[in-house]
Amino acid sequence: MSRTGVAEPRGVLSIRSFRRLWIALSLSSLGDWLSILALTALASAITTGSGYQAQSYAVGGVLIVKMLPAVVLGPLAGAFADRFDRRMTMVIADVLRFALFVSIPLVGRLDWLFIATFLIECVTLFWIPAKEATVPNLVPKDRLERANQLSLLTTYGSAPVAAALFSVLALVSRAFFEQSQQADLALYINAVTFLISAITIFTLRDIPSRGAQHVSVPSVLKQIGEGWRFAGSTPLVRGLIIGIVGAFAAGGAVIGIAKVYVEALKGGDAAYGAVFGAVFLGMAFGMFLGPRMLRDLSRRRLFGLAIVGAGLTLVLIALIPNLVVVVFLTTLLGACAGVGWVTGYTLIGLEVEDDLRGRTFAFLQSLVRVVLLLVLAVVPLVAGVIGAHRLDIAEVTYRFDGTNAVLLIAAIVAMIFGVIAYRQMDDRRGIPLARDVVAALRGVPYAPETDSGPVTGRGMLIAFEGGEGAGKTTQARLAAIWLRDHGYDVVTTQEPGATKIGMRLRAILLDKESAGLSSRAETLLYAADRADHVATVIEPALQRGAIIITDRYIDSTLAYQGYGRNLPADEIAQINEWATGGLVADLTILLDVPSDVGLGRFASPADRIESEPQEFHERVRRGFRALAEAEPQRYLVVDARLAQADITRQIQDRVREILPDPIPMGTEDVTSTFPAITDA
Ligand SMILES: Nc1ncnc2c1ncn2[C@@H]1O[C@H](COP(=O)(O)OP(=O)(O)O)[C@@H](O)[C@H]1O
Ligand SMILES: Cc1cn([C@H]2C[C@H](O)[C@@H](COP(=O)(O)OP(=O)(O)O)O2)c(=O)[nH]c1=O
Repeated sequence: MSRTGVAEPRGVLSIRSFRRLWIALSLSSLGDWLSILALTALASAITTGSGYQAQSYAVGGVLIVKMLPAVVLGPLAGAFADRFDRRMTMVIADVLRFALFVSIPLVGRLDWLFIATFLIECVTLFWIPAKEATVPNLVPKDRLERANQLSLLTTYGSAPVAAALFSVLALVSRAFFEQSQQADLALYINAVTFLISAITIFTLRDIPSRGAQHVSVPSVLKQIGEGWRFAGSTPLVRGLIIGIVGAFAAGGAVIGIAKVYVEALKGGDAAYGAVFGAVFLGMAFGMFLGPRMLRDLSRRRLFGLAIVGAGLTLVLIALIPNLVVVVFLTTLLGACAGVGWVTGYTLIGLEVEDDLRGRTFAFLQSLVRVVLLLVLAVVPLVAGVIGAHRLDIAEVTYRFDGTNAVLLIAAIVAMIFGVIAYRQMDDRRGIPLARDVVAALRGVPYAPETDSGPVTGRGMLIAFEGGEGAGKTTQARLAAIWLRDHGYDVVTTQEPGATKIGMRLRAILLDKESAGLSSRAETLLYAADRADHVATVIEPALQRGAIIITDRYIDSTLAYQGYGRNLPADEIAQINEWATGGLVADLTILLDVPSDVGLGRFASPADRIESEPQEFHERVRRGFRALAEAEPQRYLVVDARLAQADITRQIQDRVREILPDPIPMGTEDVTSTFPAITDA
């Protein structure tokens, strides 16, 4: 995997047509965030004087109406969007959004506000797939990832800008208008962003009207149903999902209640904008600083901690009714959310296999939408039912409303889900969290000594496979030296013959005197050697948290005895699964070499197997390649005819991707002061 594509951040914006689309996207995102603030503020203004409950319902209603179309009509619009001219779809959608936004303050009624908001969201459903499908047409493939990152950054980056803008507009309009009209200015400006976006896209003549690729959008509910089936299978994904749902449920409650809460704290629209902006400011801090400050803490632990932290902050927000304190705490809340988001995102990227990653993201997106919708629907109901209360304690009147209750419930939900996620994902069981955190803040990873060495969780098994003379022994040794240099506990081993019993089996297997050994007996003897190897060498080292590098493992049997000796592969696989207790290598590095080249590296055939005819070794090579093709995510296939150093580099690049997290950064400085024993 090349990392060079990421090195030039401004690369994609130098593409003129993409730059224009990006401007349009930025404006639309800005408008979208602005509209959330302006519409909720307007709904609240229209219902001022109709009582606390009516106000909660009105604000909640706006948010529900905004979410509903995506959940209910999303797939339908996705299917339709592909049939129309993309550029015109985007232009018309933007013009319609402009007109609808202008109409809201002009009509100035709550029912029209709801209807128009609903229609705007329906129109947006056509705009988004058209935009998504257009990006690959404007950006070359190698810069597509960069372009998508930029789009994402813009979508969320425009939120704090919108919040700031909203606050300023609120202050300005307070000077000129009466209260019920204060949100109007924001809505007009918002409408104009869509008009500019429409004009920008209209001038983009190089958008092809329709593309070859179909953007299919499966139904939200179907995605969720399917998602559960695979998500339940690993504790990591399970933990991530529980944590993210908890975080979004709490986040939804905060969004749904923010306007009413700020009002209860005697804050106006400007304060509302400030609270909203504080969340995003905090998020930016959290995303940027959190992982740097806690670099040495396990990401899995950090994720759960961040959510529990958000819950605790929310408790304070619910109980301290002071606007300044609330803005400050909201920044902290955002920071926790930012840390959680970035660690969760990285964990999915690093620890979820390639073919599951796309589905995990899609599943999460659908789930989050539904959760948000449910929460937004329930929040105003709960707040409304509880209503407004005053507690008179001595001389002090303490106000405790439905809003406080909702925030408190959200805080508890976040904490419970955070703890469950933490438990599911914890990769440092038995190590006290407090010590772990203190050590991480000091930059020294905490590793308690025990009888069997430091406990760092489950280790990792890397197998080197390939035919005779492929260079397995050479590369395995180099990889071990490299990893030890980086401070890892590494065990190098090989098959057959890594244990005392194994040595005796090896003698039987490779002795030319054993000519006539039946293929099945041979298979069982290799399996016996492997069973002993796993039980006495590999498993204990794995328990200790070491990285085990083995020269040959199960694949050798599948290739040599399965393909070479023509025995049924599934039966061999079963026998070996039993022998190893189902232990599979985390990564298998296949050094692929034509059999004549490999055998040519030795002066003469040394043992019984090497003496087999060339066809046998060619079948073995085909066997290895077939195994690697069947499970590409677990293999690295390297052309073993390359120079040793090139092979080493490819191996290091791949191994680096799967190293346990966090990489003990400090260790490099320590070990590099010792003279490393490297290969001549
Ligand atoms: N990339 C390479 N190019 C050429 N010769 C190599 C390469 N890698 C290893 N060799 C040589 O090939 C021989 C077999 O290497 P070895 O690592 O013992 O292979 P294996 O363990 O796969 O049988 C050794 O003499 C080694 O020096
Ligand atoms: C582990 C294993 C090895 N073998 C064969 C392959 C090798 O020819 C031999 C192991 O000998 P070895 O000298 O360790 O091979 P190399 O240096 O090529 O790694 O045993 C099998 O046939 N089945 C197996 O399961």
